[in-house]
Amino acid sequence: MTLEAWYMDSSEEDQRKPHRLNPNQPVPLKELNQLGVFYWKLNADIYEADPELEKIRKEQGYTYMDILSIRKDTLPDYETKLKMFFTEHLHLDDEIRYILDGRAYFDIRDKQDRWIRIDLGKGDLITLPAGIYHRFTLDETDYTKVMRLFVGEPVWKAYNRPADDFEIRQKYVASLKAF
Ligand SMILES: CSCCC(=O)/C(O)=C/O
Ligand SMILES: [Fe+2]
Repeated sequence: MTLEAWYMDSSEEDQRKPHRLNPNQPVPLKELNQLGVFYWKLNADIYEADPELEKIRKEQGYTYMDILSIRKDTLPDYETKLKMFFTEHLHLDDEIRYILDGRAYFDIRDKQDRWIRIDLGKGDLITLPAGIYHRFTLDETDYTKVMRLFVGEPVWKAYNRPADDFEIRQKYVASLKAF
């Protein structure tokens, strides 16, 4: 089960590029777990009848799901939405995303407020905790198809940084002190 993540450079160049440091500074899954990020590798070819996915949904209570195809010709308001997704924000609930096709990056902040880039491809299911600052972008292939999962009725509202006064943000920051 592998997931690649790395610390980002600070270049303003195209957000879709990898933005690795030189030399590369990888971030192991264990460190992502300590930031509240969790990961499963699944077989996306069978997502419609995958017992493993069903098991995760049942155990985690992910009752809601929908599928978004993120590319210029399928996503209404493509440019605006991509801009919004890449603006640093948090949510009041966990963000749960399963990549069914294509590629994408999630960027998250570590404890020192440094950006970590998480590289996602087909079969990767990732959960980001409520209250973590993050952003999302396509890579240079400009396409991904993603399943969005949610516990109960979905709430997509994003709060752009600064959002430090939210209780969920304070709870998240406090949870980091355990490590
Ligand atoms: C990958 S689904 C669209 C992006 C999104 O919902 C989000 O909140 C990104 O952080
Ligand atoms: Fe988000």
